[in-house]
Amino acid sequence: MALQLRVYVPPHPLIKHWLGVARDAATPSVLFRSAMTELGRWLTYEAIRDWLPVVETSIETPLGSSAATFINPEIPVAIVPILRAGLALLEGSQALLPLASVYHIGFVRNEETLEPSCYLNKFPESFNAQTRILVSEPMLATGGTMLSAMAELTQRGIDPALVRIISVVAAPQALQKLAEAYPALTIYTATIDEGLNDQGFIVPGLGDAGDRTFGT
Ligand SMILES: O=P(O)(O)OC[C@H]1O[C@H](OP(=O)(O)OP(=O)(O)O)[C@H](O)[C@@H]1O
Ligand SMILES: O=c1cc[nH]c(=O)[nH]1
Ligand SMILES: [Mg+2]
Repeated sequence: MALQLRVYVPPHPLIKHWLGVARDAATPSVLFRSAMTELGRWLTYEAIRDWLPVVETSIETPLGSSAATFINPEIPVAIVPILRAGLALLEGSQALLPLASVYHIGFVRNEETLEPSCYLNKFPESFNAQTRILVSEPMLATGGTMLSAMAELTQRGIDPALVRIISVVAAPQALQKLAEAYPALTIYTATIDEGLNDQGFIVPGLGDAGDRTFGT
């Protein structure tokens, strides 16, 4: 059977609540950051359910033996925030994955062509092929940034099937491109919006996630 991109919009009241706060144009930066941290936490909680590697063992309770399941410390887990806006979800993700390595990558879109360019890449030359990667990219607009980040990951040995993307607002254009290029991917997003305006912004979206996070 051919692989097909999986996109989940978790029906969680806290995700809906913090999405509403983040979307509201009247929300100031300080509250926008809190909303993004909370979205990072709950989207990560949903995304790692069937992804975080575990190991089965047994332990002794004060009363006897019991089977036990622990997080497998031997399989590397990493978070990849796409700067700048991806940093806004990081604190929430790290609260649930305190031992994960964090590999930063920075992209900026050209405002006219909408082409992304990479200005920072802290990836190692190659990743252990078993590495689980949680990508933090709040805005999937044209999808150009996410496609470029995936190319950087896969050329260093990452299996797209082991990648989970957390996003706040996804546009159909980005999902279409990702489905064609990386059908094994899985995405968790707070919403799928209508589309893009002439400037490449998601509508209704939440505006410029990087600017709203950092007050620029
Ligand atoms: O899907 P795309 O069309 O590529 O757009 C999505 C990207 O655009 C924004 O980055 P921006 O260039 O505004 O940089 P910033 O995060 O530093 O604000 C956003 O944070 C995403 O990374
Ligand atoms: O709507 C959009 C599109 C790209 N990047 C953003 O921050 N917002
Ligand atoms: Mg921006």
